Amino acid sequence: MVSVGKLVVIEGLDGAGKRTLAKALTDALDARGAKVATGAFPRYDEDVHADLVRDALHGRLGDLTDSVHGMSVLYALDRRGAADRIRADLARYDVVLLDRYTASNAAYGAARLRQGADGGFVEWVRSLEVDRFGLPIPDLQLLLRVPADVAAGRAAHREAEEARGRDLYESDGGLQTRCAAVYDGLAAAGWLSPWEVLDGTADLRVDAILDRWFTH
Ligand SMILES: Cc1cn([C@H]2C[C@H](O)[C@@H](COP(=O)(O)OP(=O)(O)O)O2)c(=O)[nH]c1=O
Repeated sequence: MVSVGKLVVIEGLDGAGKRTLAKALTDALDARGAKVATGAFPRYDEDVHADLVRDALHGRLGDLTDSVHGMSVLYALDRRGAADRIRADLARYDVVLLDRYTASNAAYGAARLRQGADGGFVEWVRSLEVDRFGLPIPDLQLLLRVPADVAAGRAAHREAEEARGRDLYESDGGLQTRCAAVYDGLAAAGWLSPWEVLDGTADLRVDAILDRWFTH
């Protein structure tokens, strides 16, 4: 059994394997009798702000893409629109498992601004999403850590499989490398809540994670 209503977030670079980890965790929790609700951000096709993000990421909104704060507000509004549902799910399910959350905004935005995890942007994201928008704070954040070049290779493979275009962030290898560094800093600082760092290049040991975090 697991503790009721835990908000668990998976973070990492594009191509880190977050979806695979989410599936493995869901299956393993299910096998232990836990009720799991899953979700992912951005919520394309479900939310007008997320759709605007997609347009911006593919260069269709002029210079909005250039504004790190503007993009971050859109991502944050997408989460704000989902907050009631997350709260309702937390009351009904043992675990709510999300693929990307507030830390994505902190990591990608800081990386774009060439700041670190101790910079002003990360604090601005916290004040926007937690203080102003009142978003639920994760109980646990899982950082799926892979070198930026490995993540880029996997993301390119996925792109080819899904025949979808590469977005502007994914095309910027330097950004992914800086983003990885910010993620490391957020995890080391325990930003917002405890973090567990997982090696995304090794076999995923989901049972070990469950034993550590999900038993009474
Ligand atoms: C959720 C979120 C994502 N991002 C960035 C990270 C990704 O590079 C990009 C798209 O998210 P991603 O999870 O890669 O979506 P897709 O299914 O299109 O691959 O958005 C933020 O900058 N802030 C956020 O809050």
